[in-house]
Amino acid sequence: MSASNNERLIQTGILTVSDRCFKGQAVDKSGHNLQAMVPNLFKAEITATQCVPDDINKIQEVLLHWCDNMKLDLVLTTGGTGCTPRDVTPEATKVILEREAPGMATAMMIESLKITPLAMISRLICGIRGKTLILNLPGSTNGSKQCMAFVKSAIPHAVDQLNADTEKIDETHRFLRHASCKTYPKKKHEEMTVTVSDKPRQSPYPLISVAEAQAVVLKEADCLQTQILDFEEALGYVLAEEITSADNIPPFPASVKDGYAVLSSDGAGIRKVVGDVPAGFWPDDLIVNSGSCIRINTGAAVPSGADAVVQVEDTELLETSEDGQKELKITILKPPTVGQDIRPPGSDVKQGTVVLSSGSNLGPAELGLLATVGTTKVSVYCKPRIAVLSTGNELVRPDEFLQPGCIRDSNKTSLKSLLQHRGFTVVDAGIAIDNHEDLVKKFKKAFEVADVVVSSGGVSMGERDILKQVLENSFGAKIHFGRVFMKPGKPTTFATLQFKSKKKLVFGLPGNPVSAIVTCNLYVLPVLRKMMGFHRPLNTTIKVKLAHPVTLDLRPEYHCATLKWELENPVPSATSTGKLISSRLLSMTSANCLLILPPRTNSLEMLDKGQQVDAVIIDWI
Ligand SMILES: Nc1nc2c(c(=O)[nH]1)N[C@H]1C(S)=C(S)[C@@H](COP(=O)(O)OP(=O)(O)OC[C@H]3O[C@@H](n4cnc5c(N)ncnc54)[C@H](O)[C@@H]3O)O[C@H]1N2
Ligand code: MOO
Ligand SMILES: [Mg+2]
Repeated sequence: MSASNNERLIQTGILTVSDRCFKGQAVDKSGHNLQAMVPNLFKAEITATQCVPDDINKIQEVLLHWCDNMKLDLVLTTGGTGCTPRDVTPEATKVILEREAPGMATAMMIESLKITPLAMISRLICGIRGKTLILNLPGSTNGSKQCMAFVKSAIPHAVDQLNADTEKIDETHRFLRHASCKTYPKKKHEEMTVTVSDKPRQSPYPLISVAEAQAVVLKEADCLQTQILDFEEALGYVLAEEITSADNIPPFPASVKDGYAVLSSDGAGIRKVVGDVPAGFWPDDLIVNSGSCIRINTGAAVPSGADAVVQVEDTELLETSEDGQKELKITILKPPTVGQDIRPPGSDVKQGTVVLSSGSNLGPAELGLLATVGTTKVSVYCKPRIAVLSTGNELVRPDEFLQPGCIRDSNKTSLKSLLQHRGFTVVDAGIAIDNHEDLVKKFKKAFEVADVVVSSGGVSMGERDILKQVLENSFGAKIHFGRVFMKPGKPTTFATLQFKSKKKLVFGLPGNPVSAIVTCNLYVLPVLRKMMGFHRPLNTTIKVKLAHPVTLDLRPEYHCATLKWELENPVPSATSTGKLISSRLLSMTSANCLLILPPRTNSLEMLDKGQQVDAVIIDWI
């Protein structure tokens, strides 16, 4: 959030100073990153970008043009601020400045020093020329990104001041008096909503089995209403009506081969070629009589009189017209049989046949069938609207500066893409901090737009794990379960509630990234499939053979693995993607199945290589 409410876009120029980037020997990562990042930091528009070598005159030339002619509000330079003999960006900047703004350079220095002592050799200069604010930033992508994050909250206000916009300046002062700037630079703990002593020391939620949990979520998932879609937009939907064919397919006797339409009773021997029928042509003036034949293409209508087609390979050319363009006579080498290589009308689909039943999943073949029978509007079940929300004080967006104690939010990306990969449209409901007010605000917004809300984090035993309380107390939710006997995913939570008289389903998935993906596969996807009309919504489960021994956990484990088929063996072999650590996404990369491993007992501590287990398919194979 910026300190100003400035509606005007801050016209910004980004100047990369680097010999190597200028010569094309290196990619201008920092410049490109700033171009993408700055419009997200405050209301800015990138009006100019350029790359120049470490040359004092070249740098000054661009700075002067951007300040004096283009009258930009803000110029950011990246690169050339170190101590090598070629680093001259501060010198080039200093000469053209009318006034220095050392506070911003100092802020960047102080904060950078907390990250690395090497920051002290950077010689950043900040200042003003006319109405343009010029900031030198380091040349490294990380350095320029971090420095921008340190000063971003002051920039809109400085631009307001340069433009003497007194109304906005006053507004900013009021803002600064009443609010602390959340993002600068360390996060403060949010006020605790539950005192530690209030929190039960044992979870009140019974540990239920995965099968029970799946049964509960599916029981609560109702099939959605239907809608009419253009058939080409219906890929991946489930059909809510029966489709019959109004026509015979093919509608006429059609040739199966490229060859000649003949009378079978003529047997083998010489035929006069009296015409030809390409596909798409209606041969109403062509007749095949005894001793004659008509050249015909695959898919073309067989002319009357003919009762067989002889493929061209079973013929010889006897005579052509003088110019060689036309066939006049051929020899049929093998005697044809009645009906040979002719598809009678309705032989593929008979008029009135049901070609698709209600409940069919519309894939490429089904859409092709709709096209074949000319059904261009279809009734399908609606797909659920889904919102994905991350929760946690520690989370920053992947493109944000990583403040001390924070991590980047990966769950939203994983969960959104998992669902999108399966053909669902997903609304990004943002990141909620772990306090009652923000969770209520973000969930409300999510309920406005979605039937199903998938959140991650805040469901275990921490004093800030308050998701269940928020859902119960502020939305009157029923928590159906709050713990499942499985690894990963023990604190998986499922709730239903009424919001503006509509039923909403909430999946409170665990915050650990692997747990969130695994539980989304096992509980969320089946529910979404049931809501959109699938008769068999659970994930496909198959038998697989372990490629190596596996050690069992105390909880039934859904262990990530990759399947491989060997020619000689119909049962695929499963190779673990590594010891399952629920915080470590690397322990599930390239997994396409989850091995269902039984819990460890005294008599069974591990499974041997070659042993068969069930595996849930989680990705295309
Ligand atoms: N005393 C107990 N502590 C924990 C238990 C328990 O039974 N007793 N269960 C553990 C298990 S198992 C899991 S799984 C986690 C689940 O925790 P929460 O769902 O409450 O999630 P958080 O505490 O918010 O976060 C856990 C972990 O995941 C990281 N995280 C959270 N959100 C994201 C995100 N969007 N992207 C990336 N990483 C994320 C977070 O920083 C934490 O490291 O609880 C155990 N504790
Ligand atoms: O159940 Mo948690 O999901 O193991 O890490
Ligand atoms: Mg927690």
